[in-house]
Amino acid sequence: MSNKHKISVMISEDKLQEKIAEIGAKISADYEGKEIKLICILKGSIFFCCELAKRITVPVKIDFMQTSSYGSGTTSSGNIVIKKELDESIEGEHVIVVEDIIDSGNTLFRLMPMLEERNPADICICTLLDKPDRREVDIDVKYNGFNIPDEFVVGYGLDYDQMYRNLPFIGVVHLDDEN
Ligand SMILES: O=P(O)(O)OC[C@H]1O[C@H](OP(=O)(O)OP(=O)(O)O)[C@H](O)[C@@H]1O
Ligand SMILES: Nc1nc2[nH]cnc2c(=O)[nH]1
Repeated sequence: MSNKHKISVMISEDKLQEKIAEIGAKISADYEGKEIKLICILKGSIFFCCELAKRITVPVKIDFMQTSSYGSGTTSSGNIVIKKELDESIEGEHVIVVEDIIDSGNTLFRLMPMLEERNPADICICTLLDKPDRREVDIDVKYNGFNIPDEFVVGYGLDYDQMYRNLPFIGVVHLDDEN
């Protein structure tokens, strides 16, 4: 494959598949006898959410939400705006918020209370990647695929300037080596 930047593999496609199957099995066991609703936080979570949903054996509904942070700088500020609202109510539902990555934690720190106000039966967070070294606020993560170091990653939904979301692995972009 020829990419604009040099990209090295951090987590292979096989390792991702294996981990997602593991999380899917855990969720299926934890929610046995229940129906769950996955909330996919666009755009980055789309690949993880689709793959995860296929690995869950209890009944699953999927809804989508998109948020963006505003403020300056490269990390999300404390404030978020909802760019796309859920289509349906989550009242009384067993909700799992699906993220591709948690970095500062600001997005979920703001979003979770907004969702909790809508009275789900219960609600938790499932993320594919976590960068604990970058955390600015406390986030209670129930399902986490991988803790990763503080490096900018792409692939499996994650972008650099909207590119590379389609890579089937998690990679590190080497911005100094443009070719
Ligand atoms: O923990 P935080 O520092 O708040 O960062 C995490 C958020 O940033 C990413 O989304 P992004 O805003 O890049 O949007 P995208 O998924 O559409 O690329 C990611 O999907 C999380 O939603
Ligand atoms: N693409 C991408 N988005 C992020 N948002 C927060 N951290 C990251 C990261 O490492 N890569």
